[in-house]
Amino acid sequence: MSSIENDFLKKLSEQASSQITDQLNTGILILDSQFNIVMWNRFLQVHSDKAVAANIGKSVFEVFLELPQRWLTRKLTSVLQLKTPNFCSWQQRHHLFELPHTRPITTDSEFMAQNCTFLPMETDGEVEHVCILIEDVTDVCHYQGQLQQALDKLAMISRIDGLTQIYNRKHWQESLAQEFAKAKRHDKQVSLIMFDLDNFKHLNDHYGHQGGDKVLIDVSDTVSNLLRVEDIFGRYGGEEFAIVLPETNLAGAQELAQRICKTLAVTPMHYKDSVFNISVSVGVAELKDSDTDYESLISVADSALYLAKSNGRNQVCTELDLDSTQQKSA
Ligand SMILES: Nc1nc2c(ncn2[C@@H]2O[C@H](COP(=O)(O)OP(=O)(O)OP(=O)(O)O)[C@@H](O)[C@H]2O)c(=O)[nH]1
Repeated sequence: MSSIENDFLKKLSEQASSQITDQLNTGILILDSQFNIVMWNRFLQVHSDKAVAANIGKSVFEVFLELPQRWLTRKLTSVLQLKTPNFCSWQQRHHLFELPHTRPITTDSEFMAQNCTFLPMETDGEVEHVCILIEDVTDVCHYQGQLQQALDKLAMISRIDGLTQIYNRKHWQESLAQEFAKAKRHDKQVSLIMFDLDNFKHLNDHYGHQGGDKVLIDVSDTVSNLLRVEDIFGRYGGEEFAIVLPETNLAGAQELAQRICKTLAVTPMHYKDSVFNISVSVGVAELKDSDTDYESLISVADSALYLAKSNGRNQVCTELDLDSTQQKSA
């Protein structure tokens, strides 16, 4: 091939790569080993609104003041020294360059989310330049955020009882299992309150199922307001509720149980034009060294609850009352 043909092909190749580079929907920025700008493509010019010519030869940190200088210097230095590419995803850093995004969607940030790739550029066996590729991933970031929100909502829904908006039995029981294991491992106290509405069937018969539902909602709200944030309140079954009380002994749990019982007895319930009172029977149990599983805690609290029912309802019984009843009948 003649030297004229050679020069022609070289020129054609340079022009072709420059045209392609300018058509790309990815930012290209080339720096020398001192991190001075050697070139950037049209994408970066359009999005940064900075003219190329005026900035060639300047330090990248002088032109893009927003860049995290220490972090990026370390990253670029390692690319130059190790001669291997490096990467920074939008999940690690939402963006490096403050380029406004142009998507017709609302996002949390006014700037374009970016995946940045750092490439060592080899000339004659030496790496003296580094190329930064800036990929616009604003859409990915936006849809990923929406997906995460939907997943969080689903996870929440799967834990919540649809009627009362407190924890459902499955989640409540899982939480009890966790608290039981924690208390055993760290030798901590944990107590359990279970309560059941009295004569709820009569109430349902009188006010209808919707009236009953309204009472279940109002009872849940009233009790929720009496609890600490650490307490785990759930709907155990139809009109039966349960509360796990971490780091609480029997006396503390009994005090709260009395407060719940008395508060509900004096809180008027409203349904349509009717105002009426309800009551609950409550059972209380505390974790003992001999308990090998959390089910035994439920079983003792449940037995105490049924003792409260058989003793006349609208009252609190604890595992101590169970013991004295057993002693009397022995
Ligand atoms: N409205 C409504 N009623 C429910 C729900 N779940 C269970 N029930 C009703 O709760 C009533 C429970 O009745 P029982 O188990 O006989 O208990 P009770 O009438 O409360 O009597 P004691 O517990 O002995 O005081 C039944 O009529 C169930 O149909 C619910 O989600 N909504």
